Amino acid sequence: MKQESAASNTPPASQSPTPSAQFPRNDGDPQALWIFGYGSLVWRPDFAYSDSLVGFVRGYSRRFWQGDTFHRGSDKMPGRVVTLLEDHEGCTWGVAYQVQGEQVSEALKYLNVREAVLGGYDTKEVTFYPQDAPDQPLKALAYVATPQNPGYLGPAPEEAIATQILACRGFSGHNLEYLLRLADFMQLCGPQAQDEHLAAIVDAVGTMLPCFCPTEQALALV
Ligand SMILES: N[C@@H](CCC(=O)N[C@@H](CS)C(=O)NCC(=O)O)C(=O)O
Repeated sequence: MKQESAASNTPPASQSPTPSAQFPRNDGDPQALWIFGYGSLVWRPDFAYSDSLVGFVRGYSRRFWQGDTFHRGSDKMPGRVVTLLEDHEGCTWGVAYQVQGEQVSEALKYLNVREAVLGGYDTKEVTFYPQDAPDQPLKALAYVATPQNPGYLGPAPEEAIATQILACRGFSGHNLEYLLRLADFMQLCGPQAQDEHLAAIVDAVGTMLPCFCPTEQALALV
C-alpha cells in the first residue's frame, strides 16, 4: 500500500530527544526505517510515511494491559490500550510503515510525544513478516509498554477490561472506538489473523452494551 499521510492532531510538543542511530534501519539506506503499529497506529498513524505493509510479528501477543489517562481515558478513569507481551507462541498482526529521509526524524519526534511522553511506551526492535512475503522479514521499531511504566495496568478478566473500555474516553475519543477500530482491522486481515484476547473483549462488550444503552423509556422517546 503506497500512500502519504501527514501528521494532523499532534499532541502538544514537549522536550523530545533527537533520534539516535540505535533504531533499526533499512538495509543500506541510512535514512529509512520501518515502524510497526499494532494498536491505534494501525488506523491513525498521523505521521508521513512512504509505504505500508500488513503483516505480523512472532513471539509477542497483544494485550489490553496498558492504562491510558490521555488519549482514551482520564486520571480519574484510565482507559485501556494495547501493548505487546513477550509470548514464545504469540503472533500479533499490525501494519509496518516505512519512513524515509526527513520523514524519519519527524515520525520519531511525533511518536516520542504521542507514545512515550503521553503513553508510557518504550521502543523495541522487532522482526516484521509482511503478509504477502513472510519469507522476507524486516526489522522494525515498535512501541511497547512494559510493566515498569507507571501507566501499566497488567492482566484482568476480559469482562473487566470490557467494562473499563465502555466507561472511558479521552482527548482522542472513546475507548470503545479504539477497541472496535482494532477489531475492524483484524477482520480485514482475514481468517489467518486471530486474536482471542481482542475477540473475547469485543464479545464481552457486545454482551454488556445493552446495559449501557438507555431504554426508549429512559430517553422519553415513547
Ligand atoms: N504502540 C501501539 C499502541 C499505540 C497506542 O495505541 N498508543 C496510544 C497512546 S496511549 C495512542 O496513541 N492512542 C491514540 C488514539 O487512541 O487515537 C501501536 O503501535 O499501535
